[in-house]
Amino acid sequence: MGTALIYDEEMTNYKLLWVDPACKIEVPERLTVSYEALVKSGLADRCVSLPVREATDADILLVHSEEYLEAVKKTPYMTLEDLMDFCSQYGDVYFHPNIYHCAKLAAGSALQLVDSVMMGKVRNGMALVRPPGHHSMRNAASGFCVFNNVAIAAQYAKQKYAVERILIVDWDIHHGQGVQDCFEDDPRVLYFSWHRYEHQKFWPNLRDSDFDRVGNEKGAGFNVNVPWNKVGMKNSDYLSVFCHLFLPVAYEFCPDLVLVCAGFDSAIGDPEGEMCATPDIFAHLTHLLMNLAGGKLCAVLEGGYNLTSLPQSVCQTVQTLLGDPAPRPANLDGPCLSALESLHCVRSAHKKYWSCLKHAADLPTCEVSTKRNKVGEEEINEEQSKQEPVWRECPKTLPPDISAAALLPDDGICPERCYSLKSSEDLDPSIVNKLKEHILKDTEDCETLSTLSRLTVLIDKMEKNEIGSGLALVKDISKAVICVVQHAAAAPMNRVLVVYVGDGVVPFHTNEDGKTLVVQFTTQKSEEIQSKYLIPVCLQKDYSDIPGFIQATLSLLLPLGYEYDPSLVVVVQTSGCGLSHNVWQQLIGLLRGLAQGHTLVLMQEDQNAYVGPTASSLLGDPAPPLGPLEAPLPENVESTEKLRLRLKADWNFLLTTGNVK
Ligand SMILES: CC(O)(O)NCCCCN
Ligand SMILES: [Zn+2]
Repeated sequence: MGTALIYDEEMTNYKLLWVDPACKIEVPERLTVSYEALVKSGLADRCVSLPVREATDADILLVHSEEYLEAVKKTPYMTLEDLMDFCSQYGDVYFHPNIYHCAKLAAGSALQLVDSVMMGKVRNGMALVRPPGHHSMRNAASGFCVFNNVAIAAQYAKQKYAVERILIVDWDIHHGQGVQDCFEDDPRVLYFSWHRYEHQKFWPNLRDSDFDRVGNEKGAGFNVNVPWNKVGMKNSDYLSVFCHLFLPVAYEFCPDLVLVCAGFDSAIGDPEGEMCATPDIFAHLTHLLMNLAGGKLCAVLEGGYNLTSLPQSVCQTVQTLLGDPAPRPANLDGPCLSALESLHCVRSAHKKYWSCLKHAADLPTCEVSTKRNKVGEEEINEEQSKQEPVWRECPKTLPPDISAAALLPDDGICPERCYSLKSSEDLDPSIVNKLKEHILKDTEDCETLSTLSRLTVLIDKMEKNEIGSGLALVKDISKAVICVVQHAAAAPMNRVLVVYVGDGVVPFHTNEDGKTLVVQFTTQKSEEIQSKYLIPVCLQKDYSDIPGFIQATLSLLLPLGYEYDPSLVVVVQTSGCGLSHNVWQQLIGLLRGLAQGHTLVLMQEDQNAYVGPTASSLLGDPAPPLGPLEAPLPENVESTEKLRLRLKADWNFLLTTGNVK
């Protein structure tokens, strides 16, 4: 199934008609540069183009009051003075004779997305709209917003499709107080928002935007606010919040539909956000949400005012919605202290509502974050922050011709859409000799020799991005792992992340050069950690504790993977690991966000049943939802948490609080 794209130039036909410094950044060019970038990059053609439609009164009244709608209906006939007068009752928003029409199209576009995703016409989609929506309230326009596009879409989905649980992720740099107000006591809609806050000094300067606003009554726990109390937040800060807060809670909630308030003023260069996250981060944020709700994801444009980073961020988002692997994230160096303080506060405010946060550290003096910055924290000095930020545009990486290859025993059936890597006759004799010498030693086992040499061919093709990913059923998994790791780690710049699922001794030594990082999910109790590059995640009994496995994946394996930033991910499943297909697909799907999607899955020959599900995830198909997650087994929470506390000295991404000692 495809990716929908909704855009209509009619939504560019309104603009600011007078002088208002607060509103001058919201210009029609925001839409045209974004759409043109999608066309120029060829991404628009790969999407299913859907027409806009006007939201009806009934649609709008799902969120807004009659009197507000009636008032807005009068604006097309207002004189300039009347328009200015009309706006003066609201904050930082302007009206125009054509904005009511465009606001209906913007809300209607979001409904078009919901319809086409819920009816299975497309898998996911993006709507490029203006005016934006997430600030507008039941009775008021605000922050360039007239109708709350995403809130209307959520109410519409509940009413028309009886959707039980909806997740709204708001990565715009402003707090969508209109969304928060709409769903504050609604446990069916989980709202995540991060936003520039600076201890309430930043617009909309609301006390209700702080982390301790968790929702009311039945809705308590379903409103998650992450205030950024400093500018300059980077990719690492965003990813840390995803790994240690947004994803664990989202997986526990298990939404049937994901709506994204896709504002790109959280990207570098934006005059509003003043953050430093680069456009490619939106490929990762999108990717990390795509295995929720069976991939049903609707992204609706909110803010974004830098006409260079906005189109780049839009392209990164759409490219990922189309299933292309995310680019390798550049220089992730771990979250900053201010981000960790915010993360710590939010996790502790929500620990009583979400079992995945139960062990989160309390904040002894967790007053609201209006407290002043820690003494001695240097403020970004004036002239530095005045410099125009520059960033490297993410290199255009075309998706590989072959997105997944299968290396199976000759009688094996190659899954559809997979390229079958047959035993190629023309084996490189030098490689054959090396294999014989180093790995095969004595046995003249020519079948293994053939398998191993084909594995090296597969790795070389992945290295050249001719093949995206691969799966192999092998007789001798240890020999295969050794061969793959040695061959892949050989190139100087390469780093290999090996994710071992199942008991058994890892058949090679990780030395301290950091060329390989092994994370092993095992049921065997592990003694002390030998090395920072060999990490045993021990889960009690078999892998029946799905919540425990998922939380360890999200809050341990993923952060480690992002910090390590491998060039290849090898996932090894030793027989009898007993993971359900759905959990296995979630693991493969999430890991695909690393190494530009270069994932190689090695399984024992008898694991035929996993070939189909593995291939599906390697091809970028969303993994099936797991259902709401119960609490993880306490002993698994203990051991995972203990492991994280021990490892955080070596791995910054494992930090979740400000006390870094
Ligand atoms: C959609 C939005 O969140 O980008 N609007 C920002 C309004 C800022 C007013 N000072
Ligand atoms: Zn914004």
